[in-house]
Amino acid sequence: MKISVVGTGYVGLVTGTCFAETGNNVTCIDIDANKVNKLSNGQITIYEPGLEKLFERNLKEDRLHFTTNLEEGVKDAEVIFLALPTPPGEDGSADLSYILNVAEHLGKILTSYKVIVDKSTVPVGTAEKVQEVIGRYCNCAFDVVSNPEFLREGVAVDDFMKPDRVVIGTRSERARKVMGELFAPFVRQGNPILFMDEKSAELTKYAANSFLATKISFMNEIAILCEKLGADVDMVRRGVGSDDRIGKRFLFPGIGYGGSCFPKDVQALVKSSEEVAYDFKILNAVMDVNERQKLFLIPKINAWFNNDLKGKHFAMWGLAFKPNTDDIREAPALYMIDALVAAGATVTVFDPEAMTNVERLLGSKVKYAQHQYECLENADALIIATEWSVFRTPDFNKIKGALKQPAIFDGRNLFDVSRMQELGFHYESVGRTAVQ
Ligand SMILES: NC(=O)c1ccc[n+]([C@@H]2O[C@H](COP(=O)([O-])OP(=O)(O)OC[C@H]3O[C@@H](n4cnc5c(N)ncnc54)[C@H](O)[C@@H]3O)[C@@H](O)[C@H]2O)c1
Ligand SMILES: O=c1ccn([C@@H]2O[C@H](COP(=O)(O)OP(=O)(O)O[C@H]3O[C@H](CO)[C@@H](O)[C@H](O)[C@H]3O)[C@@H](O)[C@H]2O)c(=O)[nH]1
Repeated sequence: MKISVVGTGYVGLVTGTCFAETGNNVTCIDIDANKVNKLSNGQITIYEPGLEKLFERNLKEDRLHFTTNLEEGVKDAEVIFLALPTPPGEDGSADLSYILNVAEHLGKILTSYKVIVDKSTVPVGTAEKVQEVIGRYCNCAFDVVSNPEFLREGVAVDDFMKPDRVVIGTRSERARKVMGELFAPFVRQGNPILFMDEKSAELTKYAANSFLATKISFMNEIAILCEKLGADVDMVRRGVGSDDRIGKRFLFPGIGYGGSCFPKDVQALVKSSEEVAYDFKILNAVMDVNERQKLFLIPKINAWFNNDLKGKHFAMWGLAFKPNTDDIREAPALYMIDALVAAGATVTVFDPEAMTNVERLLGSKVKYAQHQYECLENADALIIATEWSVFRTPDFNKIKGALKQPAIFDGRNLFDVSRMQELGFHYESVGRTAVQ
């Protein structure tokens, strides 16, 4: 099939590459000429495990193309995916301007039947709006379908190639047939394609993200209670997660959820609820808990340094909002850096993949280390913000030797508490007993 993907970011590039990998001819369109240039020349623009190999193969086999020209890019396509940003607007609701501007442009240039697919995360009623905007300018037949994306960064290729389910919102038989055919290679193992109406598909995406965020905030509150009552959140997590009805995943406490999705999508669902005069109480609490959780380690650090961080120097391991990505959008590490610097401390940071993005954002606000151990030099303590595998089994002697005093504040519960005690560290984590 001939496919176009408008917006070549994390979702668009993965979507385009994976559709090319299943034999389709794909054109990706982006307004960022620099990005399109790099991609056309074989240079991948995001760090996503497994993507580069597929990208290179499909580029070489001429199934993957890049352009900045929308008209040229969609001319021959049967299906046009919109993988455009839907950032929070000023009031927290999803900003649909990227989607609606492209819809208007499409309306002016379409000359034959196309299936236009909202892959971006968009509020209920957006497919209807896109339909209306395109229809205002276009005389030919077209269908607008909602096909929310559930991939996670860091495992995006696997998630796209083997999705738990594919959700397709359309009431058009013609579009349903096209979409069913396109997604058939991805559901061979019996994972379902769930056809539904557009609004239900749109709400499914927000409900899924909000539920997962709720699980995390819930466990973060249990972690606080564990510390107050002397229980161990690792044990409680295992005990709770072994119940099939609850499940083991997304129960890891830490320094809050970040990224480009959970924070904005929970907020957008609360806003959508307000628009229909509904106060979504649980989600308001989920957001409050997460706001607090991002700075969970700060009071502990303050207490350890007698409430005086002026002149103190910290090493920070991990900046990306989660491991295996270079994405730093809404990363809890950034909130911690702000708090430490505001209290008069200095910070040297290290992340295996996110350094370029952080340097672009923070400039000289922090110092940058080339290596995880170099980062520790002259630091009063080590703070861990992201659970990259390389941080899981470090050389503790090296850490001890480099830090001014052996203190670790771990926002992702990487190490065994009793082992840290044996090694003589002051070690504080989330929902477990601190050791001196
Ligand atoms: N990142 C994820 O893990 C993820 C997963 C599922 C769903 N989503 C949703 O998918 C959507 C896209 O997210 P993303 O993370 O890929 O965003 P992104 O910012 O990485 O990519 C968006 C791309 O769109 C381009 N763009 C902006 N305006 C354009 C225009 N007029 N024409 C062509 N290109 C244009 C930008 O240059 C950018 O490359 C959002 O709605 C997001 O909520 C994201
Ligand atoms: O038990 C857990 C699991 C995750 N997190 C945090 O939650 C955030 C989000 O993690 P994750 O969901 O793995 O990453 P995303 O790439 O943001 O993916 C989410 O957001 C995407 C965009 O909508 C959806 O497509 C995915 O299904 C959904 O998992 C990160 O900060 C994690 O550190 C925890 O604190 N505890």
